[in-house]
Amino acid sequence: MLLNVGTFIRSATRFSPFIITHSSPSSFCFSFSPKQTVSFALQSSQMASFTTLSQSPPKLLFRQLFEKESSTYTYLLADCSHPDKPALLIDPVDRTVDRDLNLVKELGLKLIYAMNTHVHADHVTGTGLIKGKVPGVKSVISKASGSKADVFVEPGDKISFGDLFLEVRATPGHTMGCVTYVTGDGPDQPQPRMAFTGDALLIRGCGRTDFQIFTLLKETLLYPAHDYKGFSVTTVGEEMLYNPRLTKDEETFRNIMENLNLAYPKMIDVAVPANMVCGLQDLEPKAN
Ligand SMILES: N[C@@H](CCC(=O)N[C@@H](CSS)C(=O)NCC(=O)O)C(=O)O
Repeated sequence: MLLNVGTFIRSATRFSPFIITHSSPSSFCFSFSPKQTVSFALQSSQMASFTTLSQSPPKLLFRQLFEKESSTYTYLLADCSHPDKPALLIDPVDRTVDRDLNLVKELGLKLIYAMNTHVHADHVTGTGLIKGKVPGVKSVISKASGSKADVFVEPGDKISFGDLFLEVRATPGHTMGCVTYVTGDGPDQPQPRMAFTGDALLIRGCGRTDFQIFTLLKETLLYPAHDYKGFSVTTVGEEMLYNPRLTKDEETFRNIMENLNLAYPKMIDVAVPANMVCGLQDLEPKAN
């Protein structure tokens, strides 16, 4: 499928090495120090948690959420050891905004960012709706996307939530403005690192990516924006071995990508214009 939209690159041509990384799907509040003993506990919210027996408190709360119509993953991350429990959502979908915001409320989190990895073609982003429902939330997208948002990020930028942060890495190929958000590198940050790849890298597939992702450590955990086969998470090492596209030489890769013959995404004509304004058109008053 060649997406005939200005923001979409028509074929994969970049083979520069790239980057990424992290944890288990649908997991909870946990610390990442490798020497800590981990046990399970039930908190008052009835949320199963990882708690550690060491001095360090749990840090990251992580949830992987699914929207079945577009097979999209939305990710919720929060610093649950910070008094405010600041949180962010990556790639929210308009249809599941109420579900996601209810979860945020139930977990006692304070949502501060609603972020997109890129201008999606298969669903309308939830960021505009979220901004209308939760005052103070800022929408985030890459400057290179050309889309509207409150915060425009560029490669190398850091997005902080409490004592945790995400790094922004350029991963163009599916669209010009695709970025991957990678959890921080440091002693108090999750280990292994977690990378939210959008459509750049899918599990055993890709959305026309460059290859920077493979410069990340092999144990890096990769979380895509979509999965169509029931997978939830992978690693750099796993994809280096088993990805049927990314294990090929450049010529073979080009040939595969140019002959995918994917169908025209059902929602592209609605989704792209909406997502170029971060879904905000939903909030504008309708003419009588
Ligand atoms: N049928 C779906 C779109 C499926 C699709 O084309 N997915 C994209 C990512 S979302 S634009 C893609 O690049 N897939 C690569 C692959 O190998 O599947 C719809 O109509 O929405």
